[in-house]
Amino acid sequence: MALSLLQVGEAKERISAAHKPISETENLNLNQLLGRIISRDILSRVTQPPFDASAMDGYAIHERDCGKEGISLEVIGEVSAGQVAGQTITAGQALRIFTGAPVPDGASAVIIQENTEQIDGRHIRITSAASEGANIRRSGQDFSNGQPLLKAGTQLNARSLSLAAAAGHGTLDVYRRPRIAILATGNELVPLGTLPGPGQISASGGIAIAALAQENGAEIIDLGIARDTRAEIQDSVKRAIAEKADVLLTIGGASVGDHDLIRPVLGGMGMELDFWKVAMRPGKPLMVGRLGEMLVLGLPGNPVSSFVCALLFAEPLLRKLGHLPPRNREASVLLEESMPTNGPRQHFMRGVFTDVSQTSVRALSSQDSSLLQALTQADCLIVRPSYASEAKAGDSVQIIRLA
Ligand SMILES: Nc1nc2c(c(=O)[nH]1)N[C@H]1C(S)=C(S)[C@@H](COP(=O)(O)OP(=O)(O)OC[C@H]3O[C@@H](n4cnc5c(N)ncnc54)[C@H](O)[C@@H]3O)O[C@H]1N2
Ligand code: MOO
Repeated sequence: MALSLLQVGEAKERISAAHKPISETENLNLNQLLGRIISRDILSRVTQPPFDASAMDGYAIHERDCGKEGISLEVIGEVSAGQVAGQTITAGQALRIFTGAPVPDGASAVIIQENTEQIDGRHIRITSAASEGANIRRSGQDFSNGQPLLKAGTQLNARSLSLAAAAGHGTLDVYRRPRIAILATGNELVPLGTLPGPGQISASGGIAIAALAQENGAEIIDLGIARDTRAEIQDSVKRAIAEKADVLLTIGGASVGDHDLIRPVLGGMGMELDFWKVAMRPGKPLMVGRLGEMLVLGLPGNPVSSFVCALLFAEPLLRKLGHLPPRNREASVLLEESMPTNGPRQHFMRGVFTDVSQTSVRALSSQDSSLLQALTQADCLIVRPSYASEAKAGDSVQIIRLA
């Protein structure tokens, strides 16, 4: 009976309410940390720059020679990046200096070499005056030792990784990623890349679920394909438990047929069923339960159904477990073409944008839950509420963006 099905919003809330972000952490090298979430505040271990440094190639000069043009100065030595000058500058003197080198004692500015001319081997003339402080990067200008730089909960990106490195860190503490075991079930399934024989089909659904899970920060445990036997499904579930999966995502065998064994097998292993069947299309037979510490999401077999269920339910769950901010895929746009009334199940229809600014959509003509080409072409899912009346061209509709 359609009315007894759980509504999509309630199903989402029940999954979310039952799960907390993972608190375990691990310490990893910076080059393994792109996209990861730091578990505590990062303080700097150094002052940056650690010394007053030259920002240019030129000459370090004394305060009294700043603002002057046409004067000649004696060059008393040279310092490049990685060295420390032994000399102290006095008025009338200059020290040849290169970008990144520490500014010598007594110097108040660096004059760029383009604003000087060589008189002889030991003397230069200033052709355009330098103001006091010019071209000197002051010690601590970026940050100082002990300063908080990144807050716990920050997702590391290219820039923050560089900041952490400059602050003296080679490793950081991050939350461990959620571990997601993916199991395809069905006698008809053949592994990816194998051409199907009579009655067979590629187990194509799992790769989409794995990719989506990875996009959402998960670590994948690929359990491969189990045939529709209690023993094979049980063995695969035991592997998921042994590998400490946080979530087991099964694909197929979720419906009511004689070969749909996921629910009975997991039930026999002690799974507490939270709910089974949601008022949605595609994806009605979705099942959610808990087996010990492991959450189980039983996705329907049709590849569009499994993907839509993963997008709606697994994505927010994985992001919550992994401390990632929720991803808002929802938008409101205009319909380009009318749409018929909808039945009892909320319908997530594959749609495409009809203008470059992505403000209007139309549904693709083929909406069967086995059609991967249409799913791949789609830009969004157009959300049609349960029992929606006909929608007309120009009406506003809710969508879920796929990209
Ligand atoms: N009598 C009823 N029959 C069905 C109902 C129903 O309410 N009453 N629901 C239908 C709906 S809706 C769906 S969705 C499917 C889902 O059923 P299952 O989860 O049991 O899926 P299977 O029967 O195992 O497979 C369905 C379909 O998908 C193919 N498949 C399975 N796994 C994969 C995979 N990993 N990659 C690609 N394709 C896969 C499978 O070969 C089937 O063609 O049930 C309806 N039936
Ligand atoms: O809900 Mo099924 O997922 O329509 O194909």
